[in-house]
Amino acid sequence: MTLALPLIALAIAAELILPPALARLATLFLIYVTAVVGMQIYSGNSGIISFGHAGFMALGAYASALLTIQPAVLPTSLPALPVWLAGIAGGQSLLVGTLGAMVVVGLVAVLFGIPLSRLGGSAASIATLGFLVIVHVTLVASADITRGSQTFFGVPRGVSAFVALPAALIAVAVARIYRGTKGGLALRAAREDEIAAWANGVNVSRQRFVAWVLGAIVSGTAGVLLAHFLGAFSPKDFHFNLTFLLMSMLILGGVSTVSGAVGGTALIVVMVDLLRRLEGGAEVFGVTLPEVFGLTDIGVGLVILAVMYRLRDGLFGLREVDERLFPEPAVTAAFAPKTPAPKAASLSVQGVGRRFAGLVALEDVSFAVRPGLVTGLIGPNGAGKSTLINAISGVVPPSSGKVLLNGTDTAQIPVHEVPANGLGRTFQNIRLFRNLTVLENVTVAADAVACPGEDSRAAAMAALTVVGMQDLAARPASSLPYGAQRRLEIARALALRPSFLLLDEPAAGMNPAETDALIAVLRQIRADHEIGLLVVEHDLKLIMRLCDHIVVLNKGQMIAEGTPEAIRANPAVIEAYIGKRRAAA
Ligand SMILES: Nc1ncnc2c1ncn2[C@@H]1O[C@H](COP(=O)(O)OP(=O)(O)OP(=O)(O)O)[C@@H](O)[C@H]1O
Repeated sequence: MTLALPLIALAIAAELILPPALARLATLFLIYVTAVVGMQIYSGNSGIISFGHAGFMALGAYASALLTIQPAVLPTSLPALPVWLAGIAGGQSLLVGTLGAMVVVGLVAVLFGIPLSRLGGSAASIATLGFLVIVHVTLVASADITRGSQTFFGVPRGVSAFVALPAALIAVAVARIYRGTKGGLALRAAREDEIAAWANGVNVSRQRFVAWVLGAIVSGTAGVLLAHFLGAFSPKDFHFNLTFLLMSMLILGGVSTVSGAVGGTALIVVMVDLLRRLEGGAEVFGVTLPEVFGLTDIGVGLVILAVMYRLRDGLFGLREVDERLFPEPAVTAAFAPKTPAPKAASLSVQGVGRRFAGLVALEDVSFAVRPGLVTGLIGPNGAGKSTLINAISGVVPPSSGKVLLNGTDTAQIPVHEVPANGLGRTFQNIRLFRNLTVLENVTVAADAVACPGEDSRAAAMAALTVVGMQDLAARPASSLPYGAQRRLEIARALALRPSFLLLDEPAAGMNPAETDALIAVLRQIRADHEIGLLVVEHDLKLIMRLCDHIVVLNKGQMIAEGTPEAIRANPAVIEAYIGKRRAAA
């Protein structure tokens, strides 16, 4: 609503008050809003900068233009139109043109999205650039259908502010709703940390695919509007210049939010209009300014540089305007009944080995983690502890042997399905979704295992309460002190309702008070939920205080397992691990 009102007011002003030139500018602004919001749906939520959305605009423009072109100009404009197209081309309404274009754009987005969604970061960005180039070359090469690089004319003009407004409003609503959905939140989590997202039950590829197709259809619709606004265009109108313009709008406002997309578009449209007037030389307050070639592009470039220098997340930052104006009411925790994990829960490591090129990081390691007990995993630096945790959670599949989690071989299922099979984990180097709130961090995990109709936020709040962080729910995760960040990772893993929880150095970097609090929390978790804990730690005092059973690794091999007392007295352990420490002391 916060974004809709200014758009509605502008459209009314354009239709009723503004002079024709400004009314056209307002209409163009509404078209650009639709295009940039389409781009934001993909780039903002996935964090992957897209060069491809102008390509979808081109496809939308040409598809609709072909369907709606005036029949009288069809024979002169496209004399060599293939027979299969001649039957449907020309004379259709704008609505039919738009729907047809959405189908075409949607199909192309699906086809290209299947390989693209497997890519992240700069690889995906480059792939979208490739997409733009492919679309451009195809349009130029398909002269029978598109008139090649020549101007496509005869497209009925009929896009005024009142026609562009509904599209812009729908685009903003779709983007805003998508951002808050389970899929939108999951994708924003993956934007922050892809590995942590997979490990918390997010199918990152699928979420990228959904955002790509949705954003493509929205941007494609903007292409339709632009075609019917201009009436005549060629492939170069949808190439690098338009891409640069759309990107500057999104980046200036802030790629993370829909507010940023709309605000950035407004600023660039105004700025470009002013600079264009000055470019050819002008008289300002009696001073005659010279003609400056390229002033518009240089001006836009400089403004983006200045904003990025001061505000990395753009003018509108990371939170939507309405989220700032109307903070959400506090969420009440909904605790799941204290049902102990089924006694049948089992986690067994069977002959696991892992090689990295020539290096043997793990060799033939076998042991079981028992439900309701705390198992410690210790060993000197480089012993293979983190590799083992990664192998158990499916992040790094074993080269030999297997890990059976409640009867399922974790290497045989996708990583994001491991949590739903009963396993949560934390990471040695904290992997939070830093720019999401504390509650959002945990909700991502709760969503992954929620039953239909269940309130994931309430379940997430319950997990936060277990680690004593319920009062920090609205804080960005990045603003938390170190110890709290570690506890947040535990809460996030707990929200997966695991039967086993793997904690990779949970006390690293904590002071003694924080460590004591952590031990209390872990004991509580074990007592309340009968979860089996596997804890990797260098802090041997913590291990001896907390664990019921200890497994010792050295140079990738398991050299001992037993009770804390037995481990303390084990000569092989003293030799390999404790002895070295004493010697050093
Ligand atoms: N992705 C990788 N590529 C190559 N070598 C790796 C990789 N991951 C781990 N290793 C190597 O495997 C061995 C075991 O590493 P790992 O991190 O599992 O040990 P660790 O017991 O967790 O050590 P620390 O206590 O220092 O964290 C080390 O020699 C490490 O260099």
